[in-house]
Amino acid sequence: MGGCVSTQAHGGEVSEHDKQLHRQAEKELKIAKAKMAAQVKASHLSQCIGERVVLFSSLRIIPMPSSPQDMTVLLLGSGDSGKSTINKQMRLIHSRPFTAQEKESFRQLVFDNLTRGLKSVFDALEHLDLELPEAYTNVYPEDDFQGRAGFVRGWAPGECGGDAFASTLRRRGEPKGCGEDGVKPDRITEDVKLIEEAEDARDGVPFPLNFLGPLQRLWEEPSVREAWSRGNEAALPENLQYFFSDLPRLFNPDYIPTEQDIVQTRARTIGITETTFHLKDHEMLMVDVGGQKSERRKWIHCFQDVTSILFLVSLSGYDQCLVEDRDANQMQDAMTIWDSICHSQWFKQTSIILFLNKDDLFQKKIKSSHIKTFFPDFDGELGNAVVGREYFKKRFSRLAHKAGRAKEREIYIHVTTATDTENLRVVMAAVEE
Ligand SMILES: Nc1nc2c(ncn2[C@@H]2O[C@H](COP(=O)(O)OP(=O)(O)OP(=O)(O)O)[C@@H](O)[C@H]2O)c(=O)[nH]1
Ligand SMILES: [Mg+2]
Repeated sequence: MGGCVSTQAHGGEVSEHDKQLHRQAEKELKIAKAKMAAQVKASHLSQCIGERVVLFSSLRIIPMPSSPQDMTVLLLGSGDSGKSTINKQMRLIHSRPFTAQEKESFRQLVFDNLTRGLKSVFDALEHLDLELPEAYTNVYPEDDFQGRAGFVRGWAPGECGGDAFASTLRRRGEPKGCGEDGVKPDRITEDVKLIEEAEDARDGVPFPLNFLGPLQRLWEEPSVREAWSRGNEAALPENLQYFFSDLPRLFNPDYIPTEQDIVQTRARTIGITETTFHLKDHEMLMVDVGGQKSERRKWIHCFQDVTSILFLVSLSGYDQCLVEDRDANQMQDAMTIWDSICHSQWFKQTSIILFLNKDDLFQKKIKSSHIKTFFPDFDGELGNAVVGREYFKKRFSRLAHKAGRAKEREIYIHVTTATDTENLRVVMAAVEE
């Protein structure tokens, strides 16, 4: 397995070294805040997909809630844990649909997630001791004429949304120089180059059709499949399966992202995003921050006047490394931040809610990836999601308890799948009370 095994002591808590690092980080944050307070300037605000994004050239102070019923909810957690997804779901749950312009931004993001996502698989190959072959491996069996024909032409007719759509694709014509069985296997180099040099999708312009075949073929290439199956070792984007399994729909010239497509898109948060929600009898300001290591030093600027913290942890991160650090384990990283937040003086009076998120992915991977490999003190059997969840619940509760939190008030823990709007509707109703 890769290098993301937990470094914790058997059955122990967060290591003393990690604690020290976090104490140091908190100290640095305090100094940074004091420095910035001395040079308060006007905040630089910008509009970004309907939300207020606060850039970090100046100190940002969250306004005090204007009424005692108003609340400020701060989303915290490692990168990729699902914070921004909660924010998107809140829009859907509270009937603030995405505008046409926002949908267009998300449409372009889908193209970005496809091309950059596949590129991140290429980039991970070496680390995984894999390589792309010089020629395509034709994965279509001899008697699958449709599949083989599609492979030759650079698209798979049976998978392209039916005859009507296939005719659009046919206009591209057939590639020259096919091999004996009609296949042009050495096209792999051209295809990889196309993906690696892909430009951003343009406003209102359908995804270029010449990308459909290469994306489809490369995704099916056995070394890419293998890399994907070992994605935990290289922190590959978890939404690739969702988008790659539905490529023809996305390449339809009339494609507009569905709500599910929107919640599945991935863009790491940089800076801070604030969104106000008008709930039944009060307003909620939701503050979303970037969770990757380079973003964390900005967190301190949102620590004032927070009513509640929603702390997101990816349950499926127990066997994964961080995007920004292949030697770190995602779950261990989450525990370290959690420990630090529970200890923090800023949040003595703040209620903390823990979301053990990505339960859908956790349930799938738990069948083949043993928690014990990464957390040696886990004594449940392979494949038991219930026991696995309980184990992590206990680990996080214990850390909160040790920080003296549990005595002052309860820590609420919810198991969530943030991409599931109905699941979130129920959980958020409980949180908002
Ligand atoms: N399958 C599944 N995917 C999820 C879930 N929650 C979030 N995701 C996906 O995980 C990816 C990362 O989610 P984000 O909400 O962007 O993560 P984040 O915590 O905001 O990350 P940073 O902005 O880097 O801190 C997105 O592609 C989401 O669609 C979940 O419960 N299940
Ligand atoms: Mg985010």
